[in-house]
Amino acid sequence: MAEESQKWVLMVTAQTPTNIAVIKYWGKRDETLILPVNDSISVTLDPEHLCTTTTVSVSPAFDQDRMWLNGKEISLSGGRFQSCLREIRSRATDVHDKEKGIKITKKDWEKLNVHIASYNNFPTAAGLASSAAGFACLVFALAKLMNANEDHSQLSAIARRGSGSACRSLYGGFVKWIMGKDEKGTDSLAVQLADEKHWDELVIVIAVVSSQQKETSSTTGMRDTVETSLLLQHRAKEVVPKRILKMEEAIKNRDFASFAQLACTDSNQFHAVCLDTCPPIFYMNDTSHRIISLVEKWNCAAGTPQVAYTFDAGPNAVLIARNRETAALLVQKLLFCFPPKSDADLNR
Ligand SMILES: Nc1ncnc2c1ncn2[C@@H]1O[C@H](COP(=O)(O)OP(=O)(O)OP(=O)(O)O)[C@@H](O)[C@H]1O
Ligand SMILES: C[C@@](O)(CCOP(=O)(O)OP(=O)(O)O)CC(=O)O
Repeated sequence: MAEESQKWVLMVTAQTPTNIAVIKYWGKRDETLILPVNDSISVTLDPEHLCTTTTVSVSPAFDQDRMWLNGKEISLSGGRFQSCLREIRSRATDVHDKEKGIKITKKDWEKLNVHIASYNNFPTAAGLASSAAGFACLVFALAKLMNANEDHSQLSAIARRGSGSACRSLYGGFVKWIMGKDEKGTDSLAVQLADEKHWDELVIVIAVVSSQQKETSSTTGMRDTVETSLLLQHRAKEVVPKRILKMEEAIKNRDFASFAQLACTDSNQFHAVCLDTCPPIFYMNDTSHRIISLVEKWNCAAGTPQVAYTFDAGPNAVLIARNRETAALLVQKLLFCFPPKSDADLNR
């Protein structure tokens, strides 16, 4: 390692988009390892839009690991951050930056501390999967910094330890999180089903109904569901396995009618499972329900689905339009049904 007195800093910046599940992950069979009760499938958003940007740096001058989220220091002492840091550190290899004259050996990484600065360009903890983009970006950036030569699927298994849905953000396009069988979780990882070019006429519109932090976090919510909902057991064993196969087929064939039907039904079942939880969890609100009605009526009148909807652990609608023309019509309809206040800035 370069002399301790040399106060060098080595830095890596990464950007990772968030992902939205079209077949939902809800429920863990192992809380610590974050192992799910069913497979899930998601679509990764365009990194230009909803994304996390994380800069990780290392220097002998840093006396402890520290992290800032959206400009505010947060604690790294939680088990999830610690698991990700530990797993990546254990895979660190030698780094040699010739330009800066920095040499770090595998052994050095055990003693060196990192500083992490991360920004989400969208509301944090509001049901828009900030933890997914956040942990995927953190793991990816650390892996680059520490020269951990793992492939994306192996990195996805580490990101999973930060937040389950994060494992799906390591890839673009359509991604499947395979629940795996191993009790240690070695086979619970993400694989890409199709890349971002495969079905690029789809347009995703996110209707932010509320950017408030939700009352029940996904982690707490799904814990309560696992403990109390019989419907979840039926969903995980009987419904999702068949639905996953159908969804994979719909994606492969770019079959929008099947895709939309499966995505909407799965979102509705996820929220039904939340209602079946004791005490019940209400993530959607009246506005969410009005958006569902609007889409359902439109799809019915058109004779074939034009738009799919899906809602995560919050009231915000993720609307997937079959093409750009449909997306333009969708925005028109949304503005008509939910007119903005007269002083709203529509250019933002
Ligand atoms: N950029 C980031 N880097 C690292 N961790 C992050 C980042 N953004 C969010 N997180 C972590 O994720 C937590 C929020 O996750 P939570 O599951 O509550 O909300 P969400 O991911 O926005 O919503 P959901 O997963 O239900 O769609 C934050 O408290 C923080 O610990
Ligand atoms: C509704 C969901 O968005 C739930 C996401 O849950 P998280 O991945 O945030 O939960 P933890 O693993 O406890 O961190 C559905 C999904 O993304 O599949």
